[in-house]
Amino acid sequence: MGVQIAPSLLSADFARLADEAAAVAEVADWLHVDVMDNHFVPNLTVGRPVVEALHKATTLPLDCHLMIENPDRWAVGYAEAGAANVTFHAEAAADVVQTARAIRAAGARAGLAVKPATPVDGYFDVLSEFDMLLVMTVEPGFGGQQFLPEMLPKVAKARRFLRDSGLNLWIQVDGGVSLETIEACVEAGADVFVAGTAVYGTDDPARAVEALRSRAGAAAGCGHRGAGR
Ligand SMILES: O=C(CO)[C@@H](O)[C@H](O)COP(=O)(O)O
Repeated sequence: MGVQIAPSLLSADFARLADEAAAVAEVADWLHVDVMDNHFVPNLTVGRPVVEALHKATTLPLDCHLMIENPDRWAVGYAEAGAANVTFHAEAAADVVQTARAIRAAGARAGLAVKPATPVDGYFDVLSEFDMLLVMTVEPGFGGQQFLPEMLPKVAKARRFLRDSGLNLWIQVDGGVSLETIEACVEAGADVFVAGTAVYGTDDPARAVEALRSRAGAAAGCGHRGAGR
C-alpha cells in the first residue's frame, strides 16, 4: 500500500473540468469527485452525467465521494458510470453491506465514509466488505475548511484495527489536507489523501500534487506514484 494522491475537483473550475483533470493527469493517482445533493450536505455539485462525461475525458481513475441521501439506491449508478471507487456515507445508508456489495458487483471499489462526529468502531465488523475507509477531516459539504486534528486518533484507531485483523483497506482522509497537515495524517495511518484547495487553489496544480506526494512519501517511507494496490 503506497501513498495515493487524489486532487478534489471541488476546488477546480467547474466550467473547465476536463482541462482541470488534464492538469493533474500525469502526477495524480485518482481524481476525486464530490457528489453533493443539497440534502445530506448543504451544497449541490455534480451527479452521474458529469461522472460519465469525466470518465470519457480523463484516464485518471475517478474516486467518487457521495455526500447524498439514500446511497443504497444511487451508489451503484456511479459504478456503472465508470467510477473506479464509490464511497458513500455510513450515516446516510440503510444497509452499508448491501450497498458495498452492489458497488463491487458493478465493478468498482467500495468506500465507507464517516463524518467527524461518527465513531468508526461501530463499523469495524463490516470493513471486510470495503476497499477503503474515508475519515472526514472536516464537516462534509465545502472545500477550504480547516483541518480537524482531532480526527487523527480516529485514523490511528482504524489503522490499528486493520493491522490487527489483517484487512487490506486504504484509509482516506479528506478535508484541509495540505503540506502542513499531510505528515500527521501519514503518521496516524492514512494512505490516501484528498486535496482540493491545496491543489486547485494554487497556480500549478501538478506541482502541488508532487509536493504533497513528496511530503507524504517522506513520512511514509515510500511516495512514488502507483505504489498502491
Ligand atoms: O468532501 C469534501 C468536502 O466535503 C472535499 O473533498 C473537499 O473538496 C476538500 O477540500 P479542501 O479541504 O481540500 O479544500
